[in-house]
Amino acid sequence: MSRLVVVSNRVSLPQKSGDAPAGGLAVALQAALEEHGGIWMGWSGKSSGAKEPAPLDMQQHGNITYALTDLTKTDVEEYYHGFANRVLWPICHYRMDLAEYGRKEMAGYFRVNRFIAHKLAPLIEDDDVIWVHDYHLIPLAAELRQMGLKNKIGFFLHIPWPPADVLFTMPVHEEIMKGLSYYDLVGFQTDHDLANFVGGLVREGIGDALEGGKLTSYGRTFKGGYYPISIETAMFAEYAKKAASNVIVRKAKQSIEGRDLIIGVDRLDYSKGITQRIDAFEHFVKSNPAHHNRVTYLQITPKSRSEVPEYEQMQRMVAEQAGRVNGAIGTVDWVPIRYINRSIGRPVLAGLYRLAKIGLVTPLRDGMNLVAKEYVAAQDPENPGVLVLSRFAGAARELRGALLVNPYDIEGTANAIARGINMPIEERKERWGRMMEHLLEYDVTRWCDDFLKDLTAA
Ligand SMILES: O=P(O)(O)OC[C@H]1O[C@H](O[C@H]2O[C@H](CO)[C@@H](O)[C@H](O)[C@H]2O)[C@H](O)[C@@H](O)[C@@H]1O
Ligand SMILES: O=c1ccn([C@@H]2O[C@H](COP(=O)(O)OP(=O)(O)O)[C@@H](O)[C@H]2O)c(=O)[nH]1
Repeated sequence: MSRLVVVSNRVSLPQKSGDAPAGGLAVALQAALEEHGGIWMGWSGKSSGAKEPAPLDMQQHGNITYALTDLTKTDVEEYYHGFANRVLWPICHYRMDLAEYGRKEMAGYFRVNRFIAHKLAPLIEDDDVIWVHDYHLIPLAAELRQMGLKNKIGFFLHIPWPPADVLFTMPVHEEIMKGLSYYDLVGFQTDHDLANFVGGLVREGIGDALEGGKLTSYGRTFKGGYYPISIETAMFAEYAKKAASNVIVRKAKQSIEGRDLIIGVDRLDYSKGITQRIDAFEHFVKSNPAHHNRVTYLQITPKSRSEVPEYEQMQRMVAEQAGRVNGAIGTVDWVPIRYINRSIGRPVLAGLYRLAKIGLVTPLRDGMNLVAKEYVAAQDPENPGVLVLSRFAGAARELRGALLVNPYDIEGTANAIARGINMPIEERKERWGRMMEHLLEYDVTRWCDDFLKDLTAA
């Protein structure tokens, strides 16, 4: 394959010594870029009050050039907080009630995409393969084509794609769908997301599915497929094994005093179903008196997108709820919920997952949910825990050894917690073995290779 150019809203720069190791996606993309040589371009995460942002910050590390651009404060407000996270994110997570449309934000989103295309185009060589990531950058290919680029351009959507009736509530859904047709390959997380996309094209009468995964719309023919993202399974399992000696993990183990640990790990996001999960835990405790004072629920929830009002409101709501439930069901010697509002490094997380008898992953809607896969990879093969997983996470299409739940059904989720806690070792091993075998084969390197193989062949 020729040179690879990756474009994403956030860029993972190489780790400095002493930093926590990079996440699975960064590991896979950096490996692919290192192999083929290439560029990783995106937003620096910085904004300035200046009218024009500073020139690209170019950093060379081995075979990879990192090209980072600042954005203006207005750009960040309209493109990232505004249209990407207050329109596309809620719509793609089936939350029409939370979408806030504003002409200014929509215009800002398309303007920033044009700006990034203009910064990127001069760096591109004729046979470069370009891989664009996620909902922030859907119109990028259209902009690049308008500037005359003929390169292969692929797009991968990390979040769900909703059914037509949800999508069509978004005023600019036509422009967004049209934007995707300028790619050569459009990849989704699951078969359901792909089917929703094709369904939308057909319903609107603007496109069709041809043979061999080919799609046609707006006079263009391109390929659609699904490529479930994964983790660096073997490496993550190693972290978990090693973490037994980590001081934080040891302290955590000591502090639960032999109780069963239930773990939840999510960005503070309304799509993650955290409030329903706390309700389910409360219901489990109330309806299983034998487990009083015998179980600890650890919820690790770093703050996310705090400038967006819906996220800011959630911070208060979840903290209050955790406090209320602890007040209602706790005792002088037992705090049932430990709620942590900070980010924890992945090697420590790996150790905490391994300590936990239940991994509670119950999003209301999620593109994939890598926490579910990490929980499985981190388990002790001789004494694995049980994954309780929402059927609305992309991961549920693959992790069939999990106890699948409907997160809106509080009693059902509480019953699954009880079933997991009481599950015999043979059943736990059998369920875990099936999932681990799958994750070892379909790891993040396989995901990256599969997508790039199809893109180069497209
Ligand atoms: O960049 P942020 O706004 O801070 O948000 C963090 C990331 O959130 C989203 O993650 C998604 O991608 C995961 C990997 O494919 C997937 O497992 C998960 O279900 C998705 O929610 C977002 O898509 C990323 O772009 C953000 O960087
Ligand atoms: O305190 C934390 C919480 C989460 N994560 C990582 O953040 C990622 C979350 O990915 P996921 O797909 O579950 O959800 P997203 O946040 O991307 O929607 C996983 O790799 C977690 O290990 C982390 O490193 N520290």
